[in-house]
Amino acid sequence: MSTLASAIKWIKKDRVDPILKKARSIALCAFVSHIWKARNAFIFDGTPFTEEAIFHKIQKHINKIIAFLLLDAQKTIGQNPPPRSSTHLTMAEKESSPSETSLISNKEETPNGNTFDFKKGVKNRFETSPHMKKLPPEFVLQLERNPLSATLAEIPVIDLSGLNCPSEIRTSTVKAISSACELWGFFMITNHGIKMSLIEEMLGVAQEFFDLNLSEKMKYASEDVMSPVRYGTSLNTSKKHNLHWRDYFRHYGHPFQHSFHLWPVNPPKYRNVAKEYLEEIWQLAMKLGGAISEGLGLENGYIEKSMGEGLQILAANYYPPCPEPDKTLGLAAHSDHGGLTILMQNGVDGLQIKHNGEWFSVQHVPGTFLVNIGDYLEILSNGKYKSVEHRATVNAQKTRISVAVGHGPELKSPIKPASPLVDEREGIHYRPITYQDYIRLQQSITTRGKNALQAVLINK
Ligand SMILES: O=C(O)CCC(=O)C(=O)O
Ligand SMILES: [Fe+2]
Repeated sequence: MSTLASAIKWIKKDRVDPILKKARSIALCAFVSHIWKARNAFIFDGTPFTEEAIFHKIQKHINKIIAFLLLDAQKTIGQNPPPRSSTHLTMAEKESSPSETSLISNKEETPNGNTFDFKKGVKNRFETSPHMKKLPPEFVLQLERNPLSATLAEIPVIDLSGLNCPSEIRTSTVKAISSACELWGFFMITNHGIKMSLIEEMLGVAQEFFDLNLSEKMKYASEDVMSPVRYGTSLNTSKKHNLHWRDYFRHYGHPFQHSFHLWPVNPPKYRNVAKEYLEEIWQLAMKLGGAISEGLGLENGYIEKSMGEGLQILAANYYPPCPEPDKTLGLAAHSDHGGLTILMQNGVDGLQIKHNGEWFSVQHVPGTFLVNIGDYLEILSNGKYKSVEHRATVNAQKTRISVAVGHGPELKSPIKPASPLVDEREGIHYRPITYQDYIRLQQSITTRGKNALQAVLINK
């Protein structure tokens, strides 16, 4: 299929969501006009052009256009949620529906035009062809350089016990957190108070979940980015893009009463372990939020209050061994939409962060957590703290599991810079948007990076 034909098919795909439909239709016009301009530019500088080359040249611009149009369309259409489609069924409805997995097509054309059951996930693919030597072309990404060649990051390591100490030590710990947020948007914490046995149990139940048979996991499959429980693969399979070597399982945590009953009952220990883990991580996030409020000079409890009413999302990521790990990624470069993410992994490295425009790999020390600043805190701090762009690489030998827990405000609450941090002369740097709309905006962009944040950034 030609690139233009796939673009038209992609634009027509979201029939259910008026915001996306409108944004994509306008993007189609922009796309055609960009093709025309890019073609002329190629002719002008004498370089031979192909549709593929043109597409790559303009893909980034198109995603930016979509992001802007989404914001605009939200204003025109209003904030009504999109009509419920079959994929918006709650898990309770799903459990009573024997055909829930057929609601989601398992066979679809990949961006390169091949057809295979990619929605079954990479674990399934790896297990059904264990001798695979070449990476299927659908997973080959256009990467500037071998992602495995990144240098090791010397990220700040912060001893969190300092927050329980007399004022001088507490003050210096707060300062260390504040400067890590400003310089890296990323740090490692030790003495955080969460038992190693609980961390291991959480990793264990995550592994057991991914080991379930496919039909069991597919009960949780959903293409609705707002679904409180969601099993999936790659980046976002409701959008056409080259695939990523990852399966994931996500669900909302705090406040538990909204989603606890939707969590898996298999493996049998899952609910208890995940709940205990999320409760402890929640306490830890509140503690870090307190230190960050203090570091930003905000009134006591500012961030705890906004995130205290808010949403916690657990994402368990599964990256099986990959035949050609230098040609793809487990997870594309992105920043997290929430305020704070607390991440741990099974002892197999793969995380990379972008620092001063360069990719660095992160060596994780077992028993510690990695903490990163997300977009919500960048916006709240009016740009003082930067959310960190990160990605996950894969390897040829070992399965990697990571468990990331994100913390953000309540879905309907507006996210905007905190007034005490807004300089009267400079004003706010980010357009206000509800957290829910921001998540939708971010998930609609397939070449993530920090494009969603760019879309709400006010250029001065
Ligand atoms: O697997 C990792 O190390 C990163 C996971 C991540 O960034 C995410 O789930 O948002
Ligand atoms: Fe992330």
